[in-house]
Amino acid sequence: MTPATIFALSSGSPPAAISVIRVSGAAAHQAGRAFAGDLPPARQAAVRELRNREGELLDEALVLRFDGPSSSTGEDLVEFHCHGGRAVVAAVLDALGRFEGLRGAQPGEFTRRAFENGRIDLTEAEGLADLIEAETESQRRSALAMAEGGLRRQIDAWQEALLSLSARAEAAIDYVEEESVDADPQLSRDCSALASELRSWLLRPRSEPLKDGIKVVIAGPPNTGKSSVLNALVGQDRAIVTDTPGTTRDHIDVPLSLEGVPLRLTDTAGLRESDEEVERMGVERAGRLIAMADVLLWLGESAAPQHPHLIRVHSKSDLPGRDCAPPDALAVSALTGRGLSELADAIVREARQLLPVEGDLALNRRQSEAIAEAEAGLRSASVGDDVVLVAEMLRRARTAFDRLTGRAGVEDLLDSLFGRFCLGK
Ligand SMILES: Nc1nc2c(ncn2[C@@H]2O[C@H](COP(=O)(O)OP(=O)(O)OP(=O)(O)O)[C@@H](O)[C@H]2O)c(=O)[nH]1
Ligand SMILES: [K+]
Ligand SMILES: [Mg+2]
Repeated sequence: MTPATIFALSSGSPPAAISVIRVSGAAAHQAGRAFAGDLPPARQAAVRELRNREGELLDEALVLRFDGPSSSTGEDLVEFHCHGGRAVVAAVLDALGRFEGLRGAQPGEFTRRAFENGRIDLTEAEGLADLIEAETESQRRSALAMAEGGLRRQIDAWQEALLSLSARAEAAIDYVEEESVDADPQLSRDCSALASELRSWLLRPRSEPLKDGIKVVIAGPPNTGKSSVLNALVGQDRAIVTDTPGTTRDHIDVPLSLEGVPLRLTDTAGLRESDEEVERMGVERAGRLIAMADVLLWLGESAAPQHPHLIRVHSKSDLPGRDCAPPDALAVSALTGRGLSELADAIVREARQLLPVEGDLALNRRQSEAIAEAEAGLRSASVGDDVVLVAEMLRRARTAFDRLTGRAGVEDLLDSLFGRFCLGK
């Protein structure tokens, strides 16, 4: 069954100077002709009068025609660049809906068709979703590299290398028709080399921190000035400050960008034993937040928890006797502002270590898991001494790559991925 021909407003909501309405599918050209009189040659723009079935003039629009499979969706496609008034857009969409075989598109349906017709792979679709959601320059650059096929090309190269390894293993099986065949030591070494290359990709920072922000958690005993430090860093009174120990109960989460580094600053309840239930729950929650912290700001003189990205803060350094910080701590005063810019610098320095290097492709969790599975297959293949098993392990690695690009076994995740797109994309 041919899929329905779909249409949607693909530009922002009216009123706007111009609104782009797209129609994609087998009936797109026929509907376009009926609507615009005739269509220009493929990939050439022409001005046309748009009329509904009753012959009533709806708008004068720039019309573009694309022929499948060389269109963004892989199907026949028509674009109408209309005047962007609310009534114009409503009338054009209404008229399109009256054509036989046409229906309004679901969010992300154009991109889904591009994927299903092989115009883009899953990593490019993920990049496009991220690109639309990108709010910072580094998010935009990272998403664009993915959407442009940066990872797809890398995966193609890996798949090719893997196929030739598989071919060598299969050839060895065919060659000797015995029960078990010893693996070729050179094949083992080549499997191991490819596994190591995949490992080096897995050791890179992932893409999520770029999207969600680096989790910076402020923690320590009660009344050490944690909430005051949060407010000072954010430049706003976001957390309640009083001289009563145990003021902060529920944690407070504030997004913050320092030097273009996306952060999520979290203030937590002061850590102490408490008989009071709400405070105790806050303290438990603080413990969990500390465990999940990417960067930990520790206030207080007591021993800090072990953490790979720990910043010790000697707070209230304006008070008599607190002028000098211990050598491993930063002297900070939320009251006078002393040490705040040094603290911000230290946070940025730690956070940068957890963010993808500019220009490097960063993998998301799904992509990392698939690559880890391919790596595991290759590792087993490299130590396997029976070539039949080696061939099987290499097949497992290939399947993992197929899942990575969306060629196999991904039906369950398509709805959630394409659901992230807006209508008309
Ligand atoms: N002099 C001085 N007082 C400060 C400074 N920072 C905080 N304080 C005071 O210390 C007290 C506690 O500050 P908070 O920011 O509420 O401390 P906290 O660690 O969040 O406290 P809990 O949430 O109760 O654990 C308040 O009376 C603040 O005014 C500072 O830099 N200098
Ligand atoms: K307090
Ligand atoms: Mg507090």
